[in-house]
Amino acid sequence: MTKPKVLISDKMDPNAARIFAEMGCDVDVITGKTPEELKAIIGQYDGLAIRSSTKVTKDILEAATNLKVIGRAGIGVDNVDIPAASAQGVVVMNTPFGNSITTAEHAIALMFALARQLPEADLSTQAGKWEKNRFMGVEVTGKTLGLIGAGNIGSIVASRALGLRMKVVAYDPFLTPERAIEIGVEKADLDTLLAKADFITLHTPLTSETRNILSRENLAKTKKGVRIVNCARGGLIDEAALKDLLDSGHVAGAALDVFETEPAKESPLFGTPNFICTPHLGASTTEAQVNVALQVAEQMAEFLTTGGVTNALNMPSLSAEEAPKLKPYMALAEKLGALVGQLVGDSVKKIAIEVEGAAAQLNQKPITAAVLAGLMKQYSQTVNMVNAPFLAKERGLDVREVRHEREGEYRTLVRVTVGTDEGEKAVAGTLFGNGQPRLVEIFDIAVEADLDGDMLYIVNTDAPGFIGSIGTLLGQSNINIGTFHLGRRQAGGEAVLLLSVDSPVSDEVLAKAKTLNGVRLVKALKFA
Ligand SMILES: NC(=O)c1ccc[n+]([C@@H]2O[C@H](COP(=O)([O-])OP(=O)(O)OC[C@H]3O[C@@H](n4cnc5c(N)ncnc54)[C@H](O)[C@@H]3O)[C@@H](O)[C@H]2O)c1
Ligand SMILES: O=C(O)[C@H](O)COP(=O)(O)O
Repeated sequence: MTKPKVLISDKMDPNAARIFAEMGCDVDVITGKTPEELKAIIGQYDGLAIRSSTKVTKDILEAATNLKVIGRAGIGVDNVDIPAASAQGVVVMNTPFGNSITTAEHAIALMFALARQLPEADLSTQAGKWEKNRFMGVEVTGKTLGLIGAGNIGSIVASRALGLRMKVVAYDPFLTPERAIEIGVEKADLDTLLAKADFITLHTPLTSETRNILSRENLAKTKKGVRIVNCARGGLIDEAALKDLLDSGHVAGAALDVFETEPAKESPLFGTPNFICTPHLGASTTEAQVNVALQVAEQMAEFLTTGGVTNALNMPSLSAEEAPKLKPYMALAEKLGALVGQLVGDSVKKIAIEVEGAAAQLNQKPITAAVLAGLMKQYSQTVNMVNAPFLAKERGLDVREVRHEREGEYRTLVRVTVGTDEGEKAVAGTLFGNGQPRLVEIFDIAVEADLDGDMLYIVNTDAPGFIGSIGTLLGQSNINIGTFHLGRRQAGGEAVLLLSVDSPVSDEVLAKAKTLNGVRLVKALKFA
């Protein structure tokens, strides 16, 4: 088997390359490429490991014809076009905790740097000025810290601030009152926080809701003398308004690790008194970089070699333990999806995926995604388990998942029911022996068959001689029958014949089959 190929395109701790190699991937480390240069090489790779420098745009993704996974060694994924990646079936994963402590510590460091004007004092002292009277700081003890965003990093900042004997108020619409008590903060609305805080630190992602959260208007609502730290994302603060308020003295200090445009080689804020900045160093400690490098490489290599999914932003998680158990179910589910897709075409309006018995003990999301992928493969070349749920949603397909813990006739069963203009139709399958997928029911008729390769599906009226006549037709057409599966509603009623054949059945032979006595429907099927 050829090894998956991974590109590390941003500066990353060498442990990442080591782990990729140890876990069976070929890895190239090529950093500093322009978008055009990246586009030229990305087509060779199954995995792309990045930090924040590489911008994975729609344009890059279009050239990434083999790409299966993008791994962000860090938290923020605003440099990845996730909708485009999802539409293309590429998993996007990050390492949500590996650099949180480090970033929280950077926020605290910047808060102290502001409180005691450390950078200016350092510059002046090293310039031989000894300006002891110029620098007068403030204590943080007893002061109020206003946290905007109280997720992973925000709550670590809160714990450190509480240790420094600060009071902490937090604005985060998703912070529950219980969690606020647990992390020792007072939950507040934004205006209250702005009015109360002596220091403000920001810890939200950049979204349409958080963009410009410290707008000119909101900055004006802050307490005079406030000091502001942003270690989250550029774009959260109106930089021009911040400059004006620093100049007027309303804001006593501001520290930015992140800028609206990065790299920030110039800014009106540069040179402003009481303004300090760092070049997006929030995550830059040895510890954090080792953490995120190890984690991203493990997650990506696991996905590429076993199918295990951890910390994906566009796909349900699937542990390395679950992956091998789910693999045969996903194969079964994809075949059932492909069967209904081929039999009912694109008239499917809704679909129910039921799992029964042993299948009900498993994570159902990947089974559902596999059914949808099988179904939609009939009309999309690029569909896979990652993008199938998105495409289904886009098409307005109503997807329902049902779980029956009890065992029915089979120890384990997956049933797929589609709602079409002609009513509901269901197919079901089980796993036999060593996890072999097996069809057991087709449109209410019990038929056992392996769904593999080229097949022929025939609905006819049960009558003597039919099997002979179809056998003769295929024989005369030089088509060898591999397996033969029969089912019927009742003797003399509707019957189903599923044949596996060693070569595709031409339209001409299909047309002839349709003319055989008692035939109601003939369809050629193909399975992976
Ligand atoms: N400077 C750096 O180097 C660096 C390093 C790591 C992370 N970050 C950034 O820090 C930010 C926070 O990371 P995290 O790990 O704590 O993320 P997180 O997802 O754990 O927390 C984000 C919090 O923001 C809250 N939030 C969302 N919308 C909000 C809104 N409109 N108003 C107020 N709160 C809102 C969420 O409820 C959540 O609690 C991210 O943007 C991340 O990219 C920067
Ligand atoms: O979101 C993050 O993890 C940080 O912004 C870190 O970015 P970096 O990996 O480019 O330092």
